[in-house]
Amino acid sequence: MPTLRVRDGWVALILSLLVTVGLGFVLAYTLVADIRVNQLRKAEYVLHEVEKRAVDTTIVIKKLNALGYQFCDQRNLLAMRRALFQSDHIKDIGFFIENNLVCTTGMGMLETPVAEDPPDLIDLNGYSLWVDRPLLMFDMDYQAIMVRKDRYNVVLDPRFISHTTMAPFSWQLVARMGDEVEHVFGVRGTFIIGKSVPGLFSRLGDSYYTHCSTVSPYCVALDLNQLAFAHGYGLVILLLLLVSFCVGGGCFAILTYLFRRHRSDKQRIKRGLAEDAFYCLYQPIVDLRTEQVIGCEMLARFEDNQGPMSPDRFIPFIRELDRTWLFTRQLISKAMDDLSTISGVGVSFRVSFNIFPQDVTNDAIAELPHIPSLKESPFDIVFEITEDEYLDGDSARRNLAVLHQAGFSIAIDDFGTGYSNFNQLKKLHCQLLKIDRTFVFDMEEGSIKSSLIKHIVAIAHGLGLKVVAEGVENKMQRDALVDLDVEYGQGWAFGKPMPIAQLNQLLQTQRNSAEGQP
Ligand SMILES: Nc1nc2c(ncn2[C@@H]2O[C@@H]3COP(=O)(O)O[C@H]4[C@@H](O)[C@H](n5cnc6c(=O)[nH]c(N)nc65)O[C@@H]4COP(=O)(O)O[C@H]3[C@H]2O)c(=O)[nH]1
Repeated sequence: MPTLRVRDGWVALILSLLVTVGLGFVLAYTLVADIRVNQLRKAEYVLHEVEKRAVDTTIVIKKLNALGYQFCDQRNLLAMRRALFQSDHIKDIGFFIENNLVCTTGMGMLETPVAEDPPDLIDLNGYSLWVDRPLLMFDMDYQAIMVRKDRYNVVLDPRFISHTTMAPFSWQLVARMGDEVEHVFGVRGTFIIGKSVPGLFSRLGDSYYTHCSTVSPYCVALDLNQLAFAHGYGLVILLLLLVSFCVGGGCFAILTYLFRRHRSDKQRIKRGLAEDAFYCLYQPIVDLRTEQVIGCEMLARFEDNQGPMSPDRFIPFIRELDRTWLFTRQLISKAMDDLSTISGVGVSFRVSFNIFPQDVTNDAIAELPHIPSLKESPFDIVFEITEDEYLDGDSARRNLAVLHQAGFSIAIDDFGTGYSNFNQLKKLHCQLLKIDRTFVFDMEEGSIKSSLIKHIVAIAHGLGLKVVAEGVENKMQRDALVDLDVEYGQGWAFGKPMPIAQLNQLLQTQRNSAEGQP
């Protein structure tokens, strides 16, 4: 299986983002194209319907006028009703005498003739048009387009109009003569009358979308103000889709990246263990009163060709890989080799190692007294164990007792951060208690956490334990800890984790100053 590297994660991230953006654009383009196609279809439909009505209207009105009736008698009404019956789009036909409507196919002869308002527009062929006209003879809600020439008028079936206006955009009709626009009328009551030149539509503004057929004398101008809503929705939907795409894609990419990085880091650690690539640094531990180095804690480090990785990151992998004991063994062995170069320190020089709690319970640590470099070590060897509920069991107690009998010391690490159980403290044969650095960090601010230090010290002393404070970074903290009777300290105030050679040098300097040498 190919090895995954962090770089692969970045490539995956960038590729996923590119694909996401690309898909977003394709989606956007498709949506816009789809809206355009729909507009065109709608325009074709409206044009077709207008054409049918125009033809119907012209034929009916022409035919009736040609009959030459002067009055509204039964014969005239019969002719009007026959014409209505033959027509598909006309709802009603009326007959006029001097601008007064005197009879209609629906109502017959009117008792009181109805005077007509001036038309909304008259086209070049002499047809008058009333647009969106409320028809009093039906009921108030009934509106229609009325077309009249000479004595007859027709009322167009409004179902087409309402059907059309129910669509997301309204429409307008434009009558043309050749290339010239003669008039425009629309069902929304907006109409422009008069002779106009091509370019009319641009005069209407960009918000009009026009569609003219070569076979029809009519054009339709679709109101893009209405269409803008459709566009608006489209855009909102598009944006939402785009955003969700990006967020989804981004999350996917980031998860892929994290997953790959996780796998890649895990592989690095696996390799590191197989190749014994971890190394040791040593952080001095001092007597807080004298500030003399009385020991050190071994801290593991890892670095490979991809760079360093901090313990907070690699320790969980070691647990996950279930290689805790292998790791501890490797590091103890390296540290004991390193420490063999230290000279001039007594048997009380304390060397601490971190032990995983699971290795305490699974009997792995029972091997420690049999490791020659530890058994024959000239130092006071301390095993630091983080408090854990694991340690409540009998096997933990038994194994720690074995270490104690073998002459090793036991320290409870990071006290106060996890499973703090005083009964456990009593039973674990420990001699040292390490207060977690988070208690010390806040000392200057007098935080609640730091105020607990004195209680921890009291309990530890009550159990006969010595106390080590971790994370001492400055003199103020050191002084305060001395006042609280804390015996030992560890932290940047006395030295960061360092290679063995540097620790040796520090010890040498300390010896020289004790002997009064420069
Ligand atoms: N900010 C600040 N930090 C300070 C100061 N003084 C010491 N430290 C850091 O505090 C940590 C102390 O080690 P720990 O509590 O045992 O906590 C250790 C320990 O639990 C674990 N660890 C490190 N090496 C080993 C190992 O060899 N075996 C096991 N089992 N765990 C290890 O990783 C943890 C973190 O180790 P490191 O990153 O080396 O972090 C170290 C050290 O660098 C200070 O003044 N200020």
